[in-house]
Amino acid sequence: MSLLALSRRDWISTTAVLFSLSVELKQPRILPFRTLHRLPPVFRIPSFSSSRVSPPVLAVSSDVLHDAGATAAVLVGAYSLVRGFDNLTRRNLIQQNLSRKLVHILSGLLFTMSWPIFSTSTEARFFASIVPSVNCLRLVINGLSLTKDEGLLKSLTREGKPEELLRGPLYYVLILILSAVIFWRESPVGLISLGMMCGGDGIADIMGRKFGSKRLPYNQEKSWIGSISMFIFGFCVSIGMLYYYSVLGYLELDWVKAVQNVALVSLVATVVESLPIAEVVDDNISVPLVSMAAAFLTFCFY
Ligand SMILES: C/C(=C\COP(=O)(O)O)CCC[C@H](C)CCC[C@H](C)CCCC(C)C
Ligand SMILES: Nc1ccn([C@@H]2O[C@H](COP(=O)(O)OP(=O)(O)O)[C@@H](O)[C@H]2O)c(=O)n1
Repeated sequence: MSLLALSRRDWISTTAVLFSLSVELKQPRILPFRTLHRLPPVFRIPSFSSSRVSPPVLAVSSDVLHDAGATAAVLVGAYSLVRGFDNLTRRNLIQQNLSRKLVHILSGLLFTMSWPIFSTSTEARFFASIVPSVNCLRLVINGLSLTKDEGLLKSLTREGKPEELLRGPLYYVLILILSAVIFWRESPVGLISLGMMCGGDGIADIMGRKFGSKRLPYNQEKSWIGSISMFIFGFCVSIGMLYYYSVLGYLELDWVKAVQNVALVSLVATVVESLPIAEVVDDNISVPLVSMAAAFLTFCFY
């Protein structure tokens, strides 16, 4: 399939990601919540304290080694996750649709939770973004049918068509790259937007398909159960992610305000996901981008 064959929706979705990357990179870094750059000693690797060797050179090499090892470990985790669900689907232990949604929920959240294993260097986020970038390349190569990975098609597509990889899954990993590079561990914005895209949007599909008999009045493709599940699960996952990063010492939040802000972001993201705009923009773009905007406005200005 040639890139020219991509639909208007695909070009809109891809343009939205590139635009948001350009906008975010120009943003002044406003950090109204306290971000604590200290890292618990458990994550530090032994520093070289030899007087014979200049520490700055060794400090760089120890961070680079640390991040390279962390990148390799997370890459293995990503490959194992997709392979594992492929095996479950092949053995008919799990339906293909459910498999894809569980990969949708787990891969992004586990990726986000892996960020603390990277070093405290400024380059750590770029090392971490190698993982979704490698998966992005894998999706493009298979989506364009340059190679054929049956396991990837089985665990990541609805109908096993290669071009499906160039939509939802590709936008998904692009958002992972954007969140890791722009927001990283220092901001609740990326953590919440991934909580809504991975947790909220993922559970909406599972619950909506299974129990969604009562459809939304303005969108017959979506249901009340799906949207309510998205709001609740997206909220809980986002709060859980903020708690995880505050326990590890990366964030210090006013929890009363944080809960209010996350509830508002979850509501906004749920409403956007429920709109009949699937033909215009993929919800793996609309949900995280609107969550980023809402989280940025609530956490940075109120
Ligand atoms: C199926 C996926 C998205 C499709 O969404 P939708 O169209 O159903 O709304 C998820 C795609 C997953 C991706 C190919 C793998 C990403 C791996 C991740 C970057 C790293 C995970 C590491 C962790 C330690 C398991
Ligand atoms: N708010 C929602 C979201 C999805 N769903 C159900 O999940 C199915 C897939 O939702 P979707 O098109 O948003 O799936 P993805 O684009 O997230 O893969 C829908 O056709 C509905 O059956 C729902 O009932 N309510």
